[in-house]
Amino acid sequence: MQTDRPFIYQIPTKFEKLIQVGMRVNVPFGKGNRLIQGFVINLKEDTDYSGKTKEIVTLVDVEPILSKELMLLAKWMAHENYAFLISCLQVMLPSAMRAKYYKRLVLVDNEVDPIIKNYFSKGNSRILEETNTDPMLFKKLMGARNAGKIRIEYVIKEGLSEKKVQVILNKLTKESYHKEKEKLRSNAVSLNKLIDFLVDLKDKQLEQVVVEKKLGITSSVIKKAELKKWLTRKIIVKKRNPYQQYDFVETKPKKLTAMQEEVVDKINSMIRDNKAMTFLLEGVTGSGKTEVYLQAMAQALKNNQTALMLVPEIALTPQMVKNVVGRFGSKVALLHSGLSEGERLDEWHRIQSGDAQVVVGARSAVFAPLKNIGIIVIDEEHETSYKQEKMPRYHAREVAKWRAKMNNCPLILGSATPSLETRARAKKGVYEWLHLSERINKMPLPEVRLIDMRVATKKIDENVDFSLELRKEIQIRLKKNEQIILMLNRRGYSSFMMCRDCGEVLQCPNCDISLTLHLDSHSMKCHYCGHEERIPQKCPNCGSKKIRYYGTGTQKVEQELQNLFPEVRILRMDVDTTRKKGAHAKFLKQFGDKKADILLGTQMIAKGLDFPDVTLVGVLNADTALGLADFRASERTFQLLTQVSGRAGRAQKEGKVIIQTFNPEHYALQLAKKQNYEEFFIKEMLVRHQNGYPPYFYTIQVTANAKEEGVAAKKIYQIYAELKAALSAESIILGPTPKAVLRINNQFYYQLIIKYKNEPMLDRALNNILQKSQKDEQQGILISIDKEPLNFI
Ligand SMILES: Nc1ncnc2c1ncn2[C@@H]1O[C@H](COP(=O)(O)OP(=O)(O)OP(=O)(O)O)[C@@H](O)[C@H]1O
Ligand SMILES: [Zn+2]
Repeated sequence: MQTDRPFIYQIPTKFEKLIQVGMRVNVPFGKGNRLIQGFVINLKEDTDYSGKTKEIVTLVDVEPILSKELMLLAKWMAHENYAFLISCLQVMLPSAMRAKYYKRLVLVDNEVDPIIKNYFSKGNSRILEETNTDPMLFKKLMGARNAGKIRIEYVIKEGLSEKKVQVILNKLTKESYHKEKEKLRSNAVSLNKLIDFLVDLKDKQLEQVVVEKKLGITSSVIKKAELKKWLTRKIIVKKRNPYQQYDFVETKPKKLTAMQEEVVDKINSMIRDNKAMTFLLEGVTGSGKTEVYLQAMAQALKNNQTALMLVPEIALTPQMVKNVVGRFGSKVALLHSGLSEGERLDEWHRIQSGDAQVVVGARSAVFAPLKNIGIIVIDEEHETSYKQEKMPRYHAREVAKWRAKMNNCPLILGSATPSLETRARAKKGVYEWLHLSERINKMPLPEVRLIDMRVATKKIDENVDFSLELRKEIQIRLKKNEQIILMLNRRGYSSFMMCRDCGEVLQCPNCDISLTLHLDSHSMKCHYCGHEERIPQKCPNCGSKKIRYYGTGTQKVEQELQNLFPEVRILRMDVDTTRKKGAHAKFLKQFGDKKADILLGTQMIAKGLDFPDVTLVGVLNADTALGLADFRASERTFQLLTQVSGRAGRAQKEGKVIIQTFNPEHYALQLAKKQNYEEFFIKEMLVRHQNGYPPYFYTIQVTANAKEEGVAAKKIYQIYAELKAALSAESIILGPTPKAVLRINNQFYYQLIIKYKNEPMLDRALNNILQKSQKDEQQGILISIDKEPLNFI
């Protein structure tokens, strides 16, 4: 359970001079005084707290792990996002640094079952997890615990350090070896094993974990051997290289176009003057935004400051990483989820120590421990991945704004298709609006054609997803040895299975969602909870064999392509083919090296890619997002289509885009065809105004979920009543309603949405709900409060 309030502890004299705000400490907590880790958030000479206070046990850090700036930021975030302070503090640290808790069993009474006694044979404590493999023993232990003969304690263990320890053989003479061996013969088998192994090893060095695994011994055996001075252990910080998957070429600054120069000048003067200011850099696809970022970042470095750049997902933007590292070399640190825990920790330390002055990373990199930031860049600012979907539900853009203000530096929000919220603020003059209206080298934007699939499907086989037009265009590019990008926003083979006799659709047992056919893995999968089952041979309801699959996914399109163009070389990029670390970069390099003709993928191929030989972009079904009951459906569709269209015709050769759709009249499609953001903005703002949606209103979503539907529903109605009473009449509460997918992973979800313009009572009402949610959680009800949610369904 999360506890969200500060606790007061005494500082032992020995720590008085050392302790500082921002350090982590281990403290006893609760009735059992189990050890937990906490953050020092304030130091006081005395307190008016009258109860008994406990003492801090250890300081985890020798200096503050979180700077004053980040400590302040955490407080602001907690308040701003209705989040627990502790969750804000924790989200700022790399996961390897978060304390891991182990349950340890301690024998407190010797009068126990002989099996249990044997289990504790030496020493009186064992880590609990080890016993999970033996259910009988486990049951006995739990029985003994309930009888008060065994106590459970929590031990804190920081991750990773063990891995870095290497076992090194100490000079071990033949005689001493034989002597030791003689002594050992009778009892310690594992020590015996180890000594044999060490002698054979000569002076090779090996990692402790490797040795342990190989010999099947525990670390205590190694520690014993160390005590006997047979071996020495040395901590070696292994050099990890997070850039492995990229191959870099040093890049020199480009000579800016007049348009770029004007923009860079404006930004750089803010950097030089140390002014906090938010810029919206709106530049059409291929207008050279990256070069603007790089030259502004260079200015910050010249100013002896640091630079922070956020990208939606690093794995998807290897070209951006290549550009930044190519320009700034070893000054760059990368922070993102594609790195192992250890790599991320290394990078974090490089930033903390000042070794790295440029950070490129995904959402959580916004907390990078950079000092004296001179510029912050958010590329593709409209991307939804900048919002975290679990506590603390922060938006990286808002956090970046806060840090820019704190550091007195400019923030650049870059996009070809800014979010409506951002664009509206730029229009009002809250942000300074910078515009790159032309592509580099004056390349025209590609011509976009909409194909009406209601007509086109009549001319082709029922089971083919390519219109004749798209086929023809592909053929032309293949002949000319040019490249093609095809997008279909659905992975798997077919999206659902239906019985033609009884209409049964195969559903996930845990979620209210149909299962998707995956031919790669020969299974039916749930895209929500990961459930997987065998492909049925007959209908599970009526036994009929007339099973059919509907809806097309990337796997099926790949097959169709191969049938239509037997010689074609296809790279398929979706979640299923890119699970391995570095897979994205590998695929994109292959495509860049022209080892494939067609890059086929889900929306992960829509943004940022810059390949000069791509002259055709095809979208197989533009309607997947339009059907969703979310007021942002049009915005998402427009953004996605404009972004993916922008991949075509970026250098010398003109590009063409074919978009297949069942809704060719829809304004999102019509305006994507024109690639006219401005017109889309005006139209969409009108729609939002008419319907009372953001950015004309602020929104907050409150969700309750529980194992039983009734429990979740009751809770949300209770919250509704509370809010109704607390908020002013001007604020509107929509709902409560069940979520569009009511059940996910056997949890039922209910929600309500608050729409407001100015609501003085809001903070108090929501903080009340947040505080009470700690009790709800104990009863298995999870409450979430999401400010400006990006996902309404
Ligand atoms: N001043 C310049 N001179 C020559 N080439 C340039 C210049 N600036 C940028 N380029 C090149 O133009 C191409 C497009 O630039 P970039 O990828 O930065 O576009 P972008 O605005 O980020 O587009 P998108 O929004 O589609 O990602 C790149 O190949 C880049 O190297
Ligand atoms: Zn499921």
